[in-house]
Amino acid sequence: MQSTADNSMYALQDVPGKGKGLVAMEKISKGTRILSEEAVITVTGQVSSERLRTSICQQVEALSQRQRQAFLSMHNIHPYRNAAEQYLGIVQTNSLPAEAVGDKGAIFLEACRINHACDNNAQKNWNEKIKRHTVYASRDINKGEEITITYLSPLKNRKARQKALQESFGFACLCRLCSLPPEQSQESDRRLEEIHRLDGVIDRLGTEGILVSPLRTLRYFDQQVRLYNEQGREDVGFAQAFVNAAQLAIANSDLARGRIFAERAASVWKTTIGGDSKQAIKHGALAQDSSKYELYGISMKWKTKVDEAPRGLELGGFEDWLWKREKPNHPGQLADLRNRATFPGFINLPGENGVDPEFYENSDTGPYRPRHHWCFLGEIVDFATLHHLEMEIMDVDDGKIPLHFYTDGRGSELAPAQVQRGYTVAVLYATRHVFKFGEPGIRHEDPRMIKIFPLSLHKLLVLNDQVQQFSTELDGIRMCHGCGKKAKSLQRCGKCSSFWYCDRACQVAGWNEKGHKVDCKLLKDPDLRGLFALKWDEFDNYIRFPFNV
Ligand SMILES: C[S@@+](CC[C@H](N)C(=O)[O-])C[C@H]1O[C@@H](n2cnc3c(N)ncnc32)[C@H](O)[C@@H]1O
Repeated sequence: MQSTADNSMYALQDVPGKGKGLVAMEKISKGTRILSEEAVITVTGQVSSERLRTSICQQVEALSQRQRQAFLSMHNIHPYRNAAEQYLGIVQTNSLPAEAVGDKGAIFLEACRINHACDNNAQKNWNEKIKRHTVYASRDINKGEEITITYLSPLKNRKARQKALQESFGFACLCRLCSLPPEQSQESDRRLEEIHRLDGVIDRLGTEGILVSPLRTLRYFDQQVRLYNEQGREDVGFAQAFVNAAQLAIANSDLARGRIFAERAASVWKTTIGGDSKQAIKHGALAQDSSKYELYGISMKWKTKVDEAPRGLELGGFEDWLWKREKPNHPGQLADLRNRATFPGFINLPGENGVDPEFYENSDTGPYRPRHHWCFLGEIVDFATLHHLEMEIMDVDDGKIPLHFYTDGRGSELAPAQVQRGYTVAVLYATRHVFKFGEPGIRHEDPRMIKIFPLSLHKLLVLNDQVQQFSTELDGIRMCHGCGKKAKSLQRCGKCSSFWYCDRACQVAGWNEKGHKVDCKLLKDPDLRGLFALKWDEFDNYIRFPFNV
């Protein structure tokens, strides 16, 4: 049969096991508009079935001979006894949305012939601006390949997809995604479920996620984009992840990232639903002037100017900057206690009941496994013992949070001299706990997970900066802590092994003038040295205090 729109890009052909379908007559590149079509019959769910039947009959009567023939040749999964029931069945089997929001549906003589595939190569959309149904190639389509869309939104796991397609359309899908070998199918299901789960988490967080914990929320969008890329899908959900990231960045006054995310959102909208779609136009404009966004500037947390994106970074480095990914340490480098991926503030800790993708990875063989080690650091502001030891802790974001000891000893395992205001607590694998009464905080249960260091958090971070600066060896060269000279033949402090000196005079200068007298004593503690030396980003097994470094 000839295409009713005289579109030579495709033809209506028999497709084994599916009835008719549209098949590409030439190579169709990703982002090409395959069709743009007006409705021939429209229906709304807001009327009685009698009025609906009458309305459809009137519209069918008004069709041209060719249109009516095309309509009557459409698939119908419903039994019928007369013409009115037949028309209704065809409409129910084939109608597509004809409204951005709402339940208006319509028959499009071409678009309604497109069959379903869970790994569809085209994207359908009702374009409210031009009042037409459009279909775009969401990836390159070869000559002779069938054009497919998805009937499901959002895409579910294999079992749920099969169930929904059987119940609503009466067929079992045999697409590439549904025919994957079990292992790959599970992997694909895991990705789709994770995208879906993250959608739920993002919805629940709402504006709180944008304003109170933007970094955590950005991680969710980053994770979704990665999952879409792994799945090889560029669809509406993929575009939405960039939209969300743009809104988050702009609300936090980060115009540099906001512009890039908005550009990416506009570009995905353009390829999937067209440059003249409301979404592509809106996000194109947002990329031009992000400060027009209604939430712009309600937080100043990440303030950047629009042209502040770094130049000259290789692709991976640019993506790390864009998504604010903390870089793991380079091999041989000492730990950076300012790295929020491994030393997060309280707000960025994982919740104890969820599986935060930043901290855990899915495992097919057992429970979720940490992606890396992490340690919460905070300074003791106050403490008291009633039923158990309770501390008030100031974290790296200057937030005050409660730390409650639910160990067997209820905190009595710590010597009183260890528990002092101004000392720093390190809690391994800490999670956010919602206490029945009072503010959220950390519920501490295993004595081997905690260590208190007799120095302030600020001092700990500065000492870590210095150890990184003076202990790190690059091409056999280190820096003298006494005079700052770089050389190969330095001698290390025999007591702490962390600082290096040209000679005795430099060592004396370091000891007396640069505070090493105090630091050396602190650094004798193997747990403190361990904190600096551990490979936090390489998880083999859980670590505990005391460290065995
Ligand atoms: C909207 S119509 C699509 C066009 C239809 N094939 C035709 O000949 O008019 C939907 C119907 O097409 C068939 N169909 C669509 N996708 C299919 C698939 N992946 N496998 C088998 N049948 C499919 C089912 O019978 C479904 O109810």
